Amino acid sequence: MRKKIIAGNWKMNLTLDEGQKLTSEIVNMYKDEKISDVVVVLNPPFPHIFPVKKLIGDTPGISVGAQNCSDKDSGAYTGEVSAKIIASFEAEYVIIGHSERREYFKEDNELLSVKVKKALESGLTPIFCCGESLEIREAGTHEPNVKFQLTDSLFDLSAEDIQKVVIAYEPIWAIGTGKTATADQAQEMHFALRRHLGAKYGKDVAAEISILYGGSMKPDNAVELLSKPDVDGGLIGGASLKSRDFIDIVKSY
Ligand SMILES: O=C(CO)COP(=O)(O)O
Repeated sequence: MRKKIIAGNWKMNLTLDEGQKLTSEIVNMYKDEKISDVVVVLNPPFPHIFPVKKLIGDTPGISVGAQNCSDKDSGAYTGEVSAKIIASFEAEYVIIGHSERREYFKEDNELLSVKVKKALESGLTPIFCCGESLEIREAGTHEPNVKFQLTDSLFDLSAEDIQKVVIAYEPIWAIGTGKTATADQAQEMHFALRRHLGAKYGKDVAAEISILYGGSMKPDNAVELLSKPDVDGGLIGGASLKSRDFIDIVKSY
């Protein structure tokens, strides 16, 4: 059974105090409101990983992750953080290939393929992001475009390894814009991606892979998006910085 996952991507936000406050609130609400069967992942900036993990403690169902990792193992790469270092802080997830990294840091499919492998080698679960620009959506070529992102970065993984990857479909035009994909648009793409995975790895393998939706997911649209059969959770930006909103999304399942 694939997991239901709600992951928060804090991006480059929050000081230490703010991050600790947010984490404590989320952990307390998660416990007090007796949430189960949804995995919650907090993906703060790197320096927060250790304090966030400490605050989560052994709370079942909540994990910490990073927003990026290096494609290198170790050595003279100033400013980089390896998957192995991230895992040593008891983080369990790492976001790879967010559109902001593809755009601002020129990360391409080939580099992302290496990062996914480094994450898996270190025992981290990659949350692999894919998605199309507005231009591509309007040209009607979004489906082949996003499928190719999977083919090019993931399809040299074994059937065993691909099942350890979480996919996040994040249409770029919906990120931070307040303009979300409709639930039907999300379902259509998630279904297409699962079928694409199935064509390569078989239906049973594809059925085990969680595919999250990301892009202006908020408490008021989460119920509809998360009700779709191929939408297995969300990758939340802005709304993950407000504990009440974030937990309300988690409770939308
Ligand atoms: O980029 C996102 C998550 O990775 C989505 O961001 P928003 O939820 O702010 O649109």
